[in-house]
Amino acid sequence: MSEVHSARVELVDVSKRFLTPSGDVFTAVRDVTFTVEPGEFCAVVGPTGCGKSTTLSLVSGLDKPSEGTVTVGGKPVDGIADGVSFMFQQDALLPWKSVLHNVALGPIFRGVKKKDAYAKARDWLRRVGLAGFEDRYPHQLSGGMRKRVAMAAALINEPRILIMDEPFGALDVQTKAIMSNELLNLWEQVRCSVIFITHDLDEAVALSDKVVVMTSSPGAVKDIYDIDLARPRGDVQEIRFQPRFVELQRQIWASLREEVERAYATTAKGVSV
Ligand SMILES: Nc1ncnc2c1ncn2[C@@H]1O[C@H](COP(=O)(O)OP(=O)(O)OP(=O)(O)O)[C@@H](O)[C@H]1O
Repeated sequence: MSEVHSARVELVDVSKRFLTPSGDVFTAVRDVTFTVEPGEFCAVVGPTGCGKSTTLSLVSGLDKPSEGTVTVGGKPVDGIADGVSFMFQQDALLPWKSVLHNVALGPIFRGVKKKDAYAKARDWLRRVGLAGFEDRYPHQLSGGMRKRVAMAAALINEPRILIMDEPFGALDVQTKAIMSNELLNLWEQVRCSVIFITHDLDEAVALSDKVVVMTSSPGAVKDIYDIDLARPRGDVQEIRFQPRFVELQRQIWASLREEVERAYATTAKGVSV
């Protein structure tokens, strides 16, 4: 496994405002401050619409903060940062390209010779358990297999940061658990910094070193929890029975629940957010 240089991510007093179609200013995130240390796995949880994806878009350089600073590896983010890979709920695979081509695309795009890129892609497909599936097309794979391809396509780029926005949100419970184990196994080898958005608190606790709880809209950092469960974590289904897991899950849920209820009450009243 080639060495990966993970990066520190730092958000300081970050706010993001949007102009709504009616011309009003809408604050999506407010005064967000948190740090992801190099090689740390950080989950961000919060009620729907609280600004989690907006926060990620500021880290990835897809968007700019209205106030505050976002730095990656000590440098302010200005445009799409180098060394950032993404995984979303929707697979970003090209349907007309084979699995091998999909995984090799990143290195080819960065100027690696095709022969070397394909060799590397074969190696990554083997690591995610898809040796023998190189010539298949995305529509010929199961949802879990497509996630493995997406994981290989993200990690082949040796990212300093891996940004994951509900990557397993569309999977059934069993496949999700398998993919979570696969992710942890690969990440424990490459150790890039990870920012992982999820609505599933169990998933957040099972995977992460740190869980950031955001408030209901406008999203601010409510609490940050260190997850002091030993690594390697082992099976994410098994870890849920550990007393420390249960304790952490309860504490964080108490914090998150208030925000989920607040967000629900706001939307139920018909208040536009
Ligand atoms: N480009 C935009 N223009 C105007 N408002 C936006 C824009 N992007 C996001 N928003 C608003 O900002 C708020 C936060 O959105 P965001 O997608 O970041 O939330 P989220 O926490 O990721 O939500 P979910 O959990 O449902 O995916 C929402 O109210 C959304 O409508």
